[in-house]
Amino acid sequence: MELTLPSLPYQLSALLLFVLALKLLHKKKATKTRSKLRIPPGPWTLPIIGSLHHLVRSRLPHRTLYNLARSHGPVMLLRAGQTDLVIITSKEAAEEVMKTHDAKFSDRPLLFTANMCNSGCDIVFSNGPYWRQLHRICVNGLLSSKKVKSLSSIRHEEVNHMLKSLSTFSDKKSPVKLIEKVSDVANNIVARVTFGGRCKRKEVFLKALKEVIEQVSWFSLSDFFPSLSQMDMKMKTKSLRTYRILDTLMEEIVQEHLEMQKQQQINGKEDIEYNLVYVLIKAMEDGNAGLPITFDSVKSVILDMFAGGTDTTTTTVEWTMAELVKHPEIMAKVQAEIRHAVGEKTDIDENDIIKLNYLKLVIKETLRLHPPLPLLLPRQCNETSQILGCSISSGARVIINGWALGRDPENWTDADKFIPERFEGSRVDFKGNNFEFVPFGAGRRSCPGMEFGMAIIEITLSRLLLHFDWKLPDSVKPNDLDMSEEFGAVCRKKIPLSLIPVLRVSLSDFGEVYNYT
Ligand code: HEM
Repeated sequence: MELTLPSLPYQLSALLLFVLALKLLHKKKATKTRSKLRIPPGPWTLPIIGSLHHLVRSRLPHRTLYNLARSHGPVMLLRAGQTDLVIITSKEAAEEVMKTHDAKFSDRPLLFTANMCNSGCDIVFSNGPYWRQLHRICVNGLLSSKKVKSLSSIRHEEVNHMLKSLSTFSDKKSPVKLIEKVSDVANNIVARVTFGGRCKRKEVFLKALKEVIEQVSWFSLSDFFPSLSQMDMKMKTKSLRTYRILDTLMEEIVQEHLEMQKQQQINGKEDIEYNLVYVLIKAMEDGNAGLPITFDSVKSVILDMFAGGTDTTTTTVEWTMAELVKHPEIMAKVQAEIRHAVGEKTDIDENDIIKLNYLKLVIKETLRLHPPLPLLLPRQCNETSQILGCSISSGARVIINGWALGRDPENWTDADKFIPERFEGSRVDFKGNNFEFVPFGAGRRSCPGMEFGMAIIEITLSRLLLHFDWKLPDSVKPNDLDMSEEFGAVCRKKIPLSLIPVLRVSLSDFGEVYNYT
């Protein structure tokens, strides 16, 4: 008997029916499994883009996400294109993510732009053993308590430099944009401790760095639609162009260090100046750090130190000063404390700072209301887990809304008010044990530069407040001071704080002002 095959249209319809049946079966199975697990609730979605439209127009995502979470709960799912974003907005949920299940949530997603800018081999975006190794090298080489203390003279010199420049504005009618002066302090300190301050084109370096940090610090279209990444050409070209400038400058810095090291060895000199690039070069050359440290890693880690250590500290100083001029009674109290602690001296050192309890409360309160990284840094779930009874699937990106935790009326009375006294006698601190207050994150991925950052913030603020009184320009009243935010690499003050410094305690001896080559 001859076997006849059905005609082509017939074959196609049979195939279609078969595929449909398979899909139905799969869907039924998936619904059955899903009904057992509680998928986190979330806002309504649109085909293809999911929940992205809720975020698209938002200039302040931490506030938008907080408002959405008020309707949907502390563990909220946003379907962002092809990516699941889970937003954490309560201290209980934050504790589960950063403590109970810390290991499952301590990977970082490799964001599209960061990946292009070589960041897979740095601390911020690497994972697993390579991350552990770089983290250890940086903590031992620069960020440990002992190391931070040993670098106090560098901080002192750089703050002197700023005070000297500010004193030329004293009592003049024209105000100073404080952020510009304070940025110099943070940039110079980080430049000196990471690569000895040597950078031939400092301005170009800082400009390119700022752009790259802005580009890698938030999601791009390709992060939500990985399959469209080839089409995200505009972003790609822009990021690559800026990154190449930065890479060339960093290449020069590292090569120069290698050259100087060679010269010093030839001349038999043992006292090689200490900085992080030498520490990293040594780890790279020794090759016994476990996984080999690459040349790209050395360059990317320098970037991490700038990205982590400059804008975060600068913006905290600016927000603190803004809150103080807005609250003259708190300003008077903190200045009285500092001037009393210093007594007859005309200077303050880091031993005096230990005694400045009220200043510490003021800084804590600023970090509660204005955490520089309101959404911390994104994490990625590496094993399906349960958070407050909701199932978070492996691969989901997790955002902890630290800003919302610091403003949650469940955790804080008069949550939006600046009241440093709330921390008086309280055990709540930012060291990662109190999940309602996590400006530095918590768990293994918490900020390794916390002590270094706090040392810069404390010395800068205490000396600004010791030596100067601060006046707002005539046209601005404390109550009218604009406190709007701008979300970028950090959440900074949208309108830079402009103040008139009035010299009160003379600036005796500035010592040497550091010269950049
Ligand atoms: C006011 C100052 C600072 C604040 C508020 C801050 C805040 C943060 C936050 C929220 C994170 C993410 C934590 C998480 O995901 O749980 C982080 C990570 C990080 N910070 Fe800081 N930071 C500050 C200063 C610094 C300084 C001075 C440095 C170094 C010079 C630094 C280097 C880093 C690095 C390398 C990471 C990535 C850690 C990792 O992924 O393992 N930070 N920081």
